[in-house]
Amino acid sequence: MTETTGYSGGGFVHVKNPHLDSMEEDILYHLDLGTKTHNLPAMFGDIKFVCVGGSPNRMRAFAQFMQRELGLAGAGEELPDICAGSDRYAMYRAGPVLSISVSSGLLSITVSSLLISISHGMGIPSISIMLHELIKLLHHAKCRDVTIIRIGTSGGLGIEAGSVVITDTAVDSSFQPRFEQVVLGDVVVRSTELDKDLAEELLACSREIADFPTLIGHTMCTYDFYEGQGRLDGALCSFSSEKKLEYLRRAYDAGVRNIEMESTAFAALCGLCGLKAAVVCVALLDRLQGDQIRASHEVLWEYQQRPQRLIAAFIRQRLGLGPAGRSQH
Ligand SMILES: O=P(O)(O)O[C@@H]1C[C@H](O)[C@@H](CO)O1
Ligand SMILES: O=c1cc[nH]c(=O)[nH]1
Repeated sequence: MTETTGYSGGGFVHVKNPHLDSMEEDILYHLDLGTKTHNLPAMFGDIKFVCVGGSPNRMRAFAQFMQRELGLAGAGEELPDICAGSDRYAMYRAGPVLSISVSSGLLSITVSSLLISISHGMGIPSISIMLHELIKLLHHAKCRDVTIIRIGTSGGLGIEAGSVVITDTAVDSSFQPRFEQVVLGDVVVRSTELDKDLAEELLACSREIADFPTLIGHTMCTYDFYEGQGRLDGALCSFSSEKKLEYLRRAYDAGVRNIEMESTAFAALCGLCGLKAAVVCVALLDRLQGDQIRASHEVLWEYQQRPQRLIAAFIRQRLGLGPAGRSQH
């Protein structure tokens, strides 16, 4: 059975589950949030950007970085983890953004949140659980026109370490644009197309940041970091160095420019639920040159900031704030 993407009108998030309507309460267990315990529309209804990435520290740092970049109140202060009651995922909010409008002589002040930053752990099962609950959260909160971006790390293929890859299509380990989910024992095949216009918009923003290369390419998503990505340095390895390079070169020839572990599930789930989605990952090394990640912690930290800087430029542009450093902070 094949399912295709579901962008549709209204800009709302589409959950495709008829059972949800008859549930009295929806407990988002791994986020420690729920429809009876929390006022989700009040907490999240204004969210326009959701950024996800593997590690809680990176996602906290990203939310703090965005507070500074967007000149938001509370920049520099500690941010509370909205999911602190669960130690599975961490969620941070950048905001509040205050907007003032006058309509029919009435002054109205709106306080909105704008952006949330959430960690998803490593691999498809982990991001998949987080996305089910996050997508339901956005649905219950009645969010509209949400853009969701995975900002991550990856192994590059034939590209310089530190390059940033914007994914056009996420492919599986046979280089196919599909995500296979087993449902009641049957394999359901889902499309992994990402939003092409969003990818181009991000690439255009990257021209503002000249100090690292950014490119568009396919991203290969695997179920494992070692054997699954053709590494010779795992606890198990049954193939030769020649076989590994032959596989990686085939991937390169199929258009793959980086390898990570979440993009197919991310693209499939977001696409089916009507979310405009992008994947932006920095390459920590060139896998045609080796397997071990040898860069220092300082270099790796700076690499991890590259997708964040690109997303900051993108959000600033979407908000009409102009390039960093030129707005009134
Ligand atoms: O977003 P991150 O950097 O956590 O994603 C990549 C893919 C795997 O989850 C992990 C492997 O090191 O890094
Ligand atoms: O090689 C790499 C580096 C980061 N993440 C991956 O999945 N693979």
